Amino acid sequence: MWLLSIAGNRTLLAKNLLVSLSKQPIINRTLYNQVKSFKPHQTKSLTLTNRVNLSKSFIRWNGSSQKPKPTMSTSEIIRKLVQFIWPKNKTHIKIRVVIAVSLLFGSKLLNVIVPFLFRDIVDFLNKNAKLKDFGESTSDKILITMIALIVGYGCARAGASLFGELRSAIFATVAQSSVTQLATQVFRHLHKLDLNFHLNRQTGALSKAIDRGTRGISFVLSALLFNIAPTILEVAMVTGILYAKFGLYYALVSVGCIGGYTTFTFLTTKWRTKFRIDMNKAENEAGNKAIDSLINYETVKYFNNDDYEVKRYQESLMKYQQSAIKTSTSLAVLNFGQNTIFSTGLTAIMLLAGYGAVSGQMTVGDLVMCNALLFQLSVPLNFLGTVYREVRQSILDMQNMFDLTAIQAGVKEKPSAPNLIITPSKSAIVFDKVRFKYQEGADLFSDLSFEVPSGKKVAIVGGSGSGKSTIVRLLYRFYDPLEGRVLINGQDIRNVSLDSLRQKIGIVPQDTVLFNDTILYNIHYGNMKTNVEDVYKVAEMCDLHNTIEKMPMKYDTMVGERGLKLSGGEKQRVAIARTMLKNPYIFVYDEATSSLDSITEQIIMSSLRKLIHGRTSICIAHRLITVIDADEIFVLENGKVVERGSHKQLISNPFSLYHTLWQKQSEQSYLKETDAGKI
Ligand SMILES: Nc1ncnc2c1ncn2[C@@H]1O[C@H](COP(=O)(O)OP(=O)(O)OP(=O)(O)O)[C@@H](O)[C@H]1O
Ligand SMILES: N[C@@H](CCC(=O)N[C@@H](CS)C(=O)NCC(=O)O)C(=O)O
Repeated sequence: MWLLSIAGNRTLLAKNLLVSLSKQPIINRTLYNQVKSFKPHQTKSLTLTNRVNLSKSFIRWNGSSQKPKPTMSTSEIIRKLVQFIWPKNKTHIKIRVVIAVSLLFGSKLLNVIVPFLFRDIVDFLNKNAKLKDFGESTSDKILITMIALIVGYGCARAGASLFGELRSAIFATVAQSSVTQLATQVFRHLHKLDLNFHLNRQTGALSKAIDRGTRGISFVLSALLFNIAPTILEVAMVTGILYAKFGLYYALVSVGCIGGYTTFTFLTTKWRTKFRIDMNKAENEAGNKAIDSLINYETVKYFNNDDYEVKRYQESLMKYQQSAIKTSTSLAVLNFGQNTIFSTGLTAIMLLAGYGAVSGQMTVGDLVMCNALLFQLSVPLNFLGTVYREVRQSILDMQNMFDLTAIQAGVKEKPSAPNLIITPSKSAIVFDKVRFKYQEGADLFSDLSFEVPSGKKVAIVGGSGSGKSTIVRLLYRFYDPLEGRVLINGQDIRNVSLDSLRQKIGIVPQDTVLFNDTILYNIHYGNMKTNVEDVYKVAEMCDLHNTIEKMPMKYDTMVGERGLKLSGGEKQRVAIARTMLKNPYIFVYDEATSSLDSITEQIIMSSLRKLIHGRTSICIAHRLITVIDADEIFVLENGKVVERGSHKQLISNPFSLYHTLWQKQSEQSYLKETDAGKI
């Protein structure tokens, strides 16, 4: 009977749990998502495999510049959790925790009162079964008592539920404030880490780590308060009551049954977790293949590979199917085992109570009470395996997240570093015997020295991979030299605050990446303190204003992910415009006009010239034609400045590298023009 009722109630219970959890803090959504993650297209499920991958990627991040701490132990994690539940100087959180715990006791107390009332109802009805045998006034009393008992029973049930819900609502603030606090901390830390870390990151792994880690915190906190602690409390209360009222045997059967149930659940859950890992792995694989294939829609069509793509996708789906079947069958084993153990315990208690009833030591009401006390426990115990698995996963997620916060940036600011002192006329840049390499192996720069005088425009030219962009990264302190110094206005940039250094330098990078927002937002990003008129002004200077005005949404046009909805030239103009808005003392542009047609390039170059006039600027260029007006041109080869001088000086030496480069580029543009002529 009990088995049947449990089986019948399973779907309802799971549904109820999910509905109630989904109303709860993030913890509950995690569980909710987990159950929903059976669909192969969903790729956001929590998996152990993903966490293993995350850990691996963290190991990869820990390149030469990062010094990782060892993984946080479970006890350290628990200590962290306690800090969230009982934070110093946050009395309002502590008050909430105290209220939530009191409500927990209240709800569990009412919960165990319910079987007592049930017993009283049964015994009372047993005694007063036939009203006609009593006089009118007595039968009225009987009726009133019966109604009071049954209404009391209903109220106790409703009260237990009310206390439980109140506890959840009050605790939600504790869990959510922990999540917000922690996610902000980790996000800030990630922005503090250097470029090396971010270049080595796995796409999406960081946000996943924050997402899962914070969800993990919320899950564990809520699971503790909503499931684990209440269940332990209820088990203790039920066992205590059985012992106090009916004796040792009852208590032993109860402890034995719940102990066996828990051991079986933990062992079976451990065994079947691997099927879920495989299932989630296959699910992710199928999802990634589908996304990759659809992103490459054009390529698939160019090579008529539709069938091949479908086959690859289907293979992943088959893997998913196999592990999903194993997950379901092992779930059946778990559920059946749990029910068998519980039913055995319940039967044993009923046998004892039945014997007690026939031998006159107990009433029928007592038998019903024993049944109800144990039966109530079956509800939370039915999710023990799931909670156990989720808590273990959450702890791993938290470990990954805390490991992230333990990674140290290679480029660090000195404690209480002063601000960089700089004016437009005092902003000379010096590279002094700089040695640098990205990885083990040969140096990229072994002894790089040069000076960019204040207010002058210096161009750096050289072959691809000669290290031009690296010079900019060293100047901006994305990396530090292994030896030597970089000075601005005589100050070693390692000794000044990063913020003041970066505030004074404006960079138009080689590859412009925009935020997936409006054009206005992207230009305004250069200097949030400016107003819209300033944005229009710089857009006009970059010959962008008219282009934007022609767009249907004008400045509110969304640029798409990474700015992909804009043409290469438009994107570059946005990048130049926002750097103009920043209005820095030192201006660096790295192939800033490479995607522009010659007319637009000329317009922008003349705006740039006006803007940088009198400011120290470094211009990195492949096309020498764009830098002939530079005060000085440095030719970079094998990590050294091998030639320097004005365009005129350099070109006048027919044996110079610059001369050769110039000749080659002139030939290329001549060829292009002739080809164009032919067409
Ligand atoms: N983060 C990195 N890790 C390892 N190697 C790197 C990294 N960034 C650049 N490199 C290597 O360092 C060398 C110099 O790169 P850099 O980008 O400075 O060259 P560049 O002169 O600007 O090239 P281009 O003109 O093609 O843009 C290249 O060989 C490049 O592959
Ligand atoms: N009785 C089992 C299962 C409980 C259950 O039904 N869990 C729901 C989630 S709330 C589920 O769908 N589980 C799927 C699974 O464990 O594979 C246990 O203790 O874990």
